[in-house]
Amino acid sequence: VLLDQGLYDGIQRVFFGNNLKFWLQKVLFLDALSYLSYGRLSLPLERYFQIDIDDIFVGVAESRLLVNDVQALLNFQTELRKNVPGFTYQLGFSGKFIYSGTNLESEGDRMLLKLADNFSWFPHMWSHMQAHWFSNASKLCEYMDINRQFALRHSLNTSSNYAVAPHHAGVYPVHQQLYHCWRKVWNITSTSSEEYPNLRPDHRRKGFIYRNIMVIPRQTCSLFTHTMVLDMYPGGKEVLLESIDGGSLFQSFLYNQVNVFMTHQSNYGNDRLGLFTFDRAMKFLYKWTNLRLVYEPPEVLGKRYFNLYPEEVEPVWSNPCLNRRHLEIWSEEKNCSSFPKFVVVGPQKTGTTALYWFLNMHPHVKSNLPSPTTFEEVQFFSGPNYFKGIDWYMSFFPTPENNTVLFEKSATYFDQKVVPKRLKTLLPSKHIVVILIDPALRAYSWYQHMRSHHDAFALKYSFYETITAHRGVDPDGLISLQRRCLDPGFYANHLENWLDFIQPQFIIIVDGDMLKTDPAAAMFQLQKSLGFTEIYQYNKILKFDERKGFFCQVQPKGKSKCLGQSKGRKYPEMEDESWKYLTKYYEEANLKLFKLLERLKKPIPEWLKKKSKS
Ligand SMILES: Nc1ncnc2c1ncn2[C@@H]1O[C@H](COP(=O)(O)OS(=O)(=O)O)[C@@H](OP(=O)(O)O)[C@H]1O
Repeated sequence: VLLDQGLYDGIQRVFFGNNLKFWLQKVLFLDALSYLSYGRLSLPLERYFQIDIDDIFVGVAESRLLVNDVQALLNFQTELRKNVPGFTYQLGFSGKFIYSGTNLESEGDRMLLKLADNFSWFPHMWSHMQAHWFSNASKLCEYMDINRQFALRHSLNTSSNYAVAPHHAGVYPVHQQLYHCWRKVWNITSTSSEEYPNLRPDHRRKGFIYRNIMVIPRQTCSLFTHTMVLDMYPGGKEVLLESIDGGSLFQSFLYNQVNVFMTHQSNYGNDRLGLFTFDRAMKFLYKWTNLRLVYEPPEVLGKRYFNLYPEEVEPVWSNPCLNRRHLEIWSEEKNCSSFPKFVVVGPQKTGTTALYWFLNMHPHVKSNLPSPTTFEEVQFFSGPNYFKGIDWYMSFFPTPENNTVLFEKSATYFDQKVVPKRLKTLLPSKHIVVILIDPALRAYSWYQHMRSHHDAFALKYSFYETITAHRGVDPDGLISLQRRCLDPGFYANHLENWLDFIQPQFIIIVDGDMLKTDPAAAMFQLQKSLGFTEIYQYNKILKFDERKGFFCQVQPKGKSKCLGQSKGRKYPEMEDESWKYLTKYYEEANLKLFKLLERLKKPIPEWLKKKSKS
């Protein structure tokens, strides 16, 4: 590695004469970044870390801790504290299996209890059960409580409010019962997992917060329940040594400011691989770097993690059906076929309720169940409901019969920036349906909607006053009404946001005018676009109702059933001045939409064709 001081052309450079595979090159590379950016591209030297020892009291006879092993563990902790003040092992216990090893191992268990105060303890499960086996939260809480009683009996210090679940089950994919019981029984505030968003690649592991429990990513230190003797390390002991001496364990310390390592009881008995590994790792680290190892209790560490990575606080739910490991630790009650096959995303006031209603008339199409607060809309991807998790979302979908296609509609999705990414992550390769009407009419319909909901500003100000109001001059409430009238109508901008995540072939455009004036034709086209093999003929079931002024469902004896009063309202036509203003206002946006749809080879709605001609 050579430093060019830049004496010739004023540009300093660092040359690497080899690839970056050798660990020392990586360290130098980080130094070079820091050096050349005058410290701007560098991390602080502190590395916060935690070592968990899980499965305490678990493990088959002859693999467990003896008295000397417990003493050695404590000695090592004391030794570590010289460099890392306060360092404390986190011991994860399942009380049920205490004294289930050999006589000598039972002595080891007794020793652990005797020295318990020296360690921090966290609950595993009472009998190593996995949370996703329990759909009944009270049963799960009951089991947890048995472990808590055990901790109380033995005065184990569990004040860290930290917990770990066997096999990550229930942590991710989130099983709400686990979080509920953790909160209720133990007041857990943090946990760790290596499953979010996926086990591999390990450098992409992230954290999230669910129900006020911080889930922080866990790193691998190459020790597992079955790695108990160095000479019998899978692949040969060189594999472990390489990980420690500049390999993955070293690099984990190098790149991650926060490291939570998981080890197991069996790594501290036998030939104490756990002690060996970290002793060697730390010596290596201190020899070759200036990194400073720091210990903080789990809750403080969790808070530090999310202060460092605030963008990770909000989870992005992925689909457990697309990851074999996730599927294995997902509740058996859940069913991959209960996710919607397509989603009607809005925008609001374009006829989304009518479309939802028409789709439900199809014998093989079924919507989500209604919500007590937002009626036919689940509004999962766009608002606070998202943080309730996918169990909550899935509770809106029945298990479909064989040939039934499930769908969801929430008109709030279309213009919310966060939705496309979330929707794509949970429902990849699913169609979204967008209805487009003239944005000026949409704006007016929203205004009328707000008037009938007694919005003070919509009642006080005319439509023209609303759309021409000025920020900083007019009241905030009026400006906010104005934005909800006008912003969703920039269709092309919103579509571009969708296109960042959803491929064009999964975006279906419905002409909202056609849906109003010739719904059977619009439904025919939609079914074709969705790839339905059996096309349902809507002209038999939909009939124009003079009284309502819209198409309604044919009922026996010539009657018809229409949407309620709030859809297809009666209100005066838009005044000319507003019409002219909005025509100008949306001129560019409509042109952009026209070009975008043309580029995407999507059918252009008639109203847009007319606009582009005039
Ligand atoms: N068949 C039928 N019956 C009733 N209404 C119909 C129908 N087809 C389309 N529309 C138009 O739907 C408009 C309401 O749109 P949404 O359902 O998307 O509104 S909402 O966002 O869910 O509130 C509604 O807007 P308003 O006319 O302003 O009430 C209607 O124009």
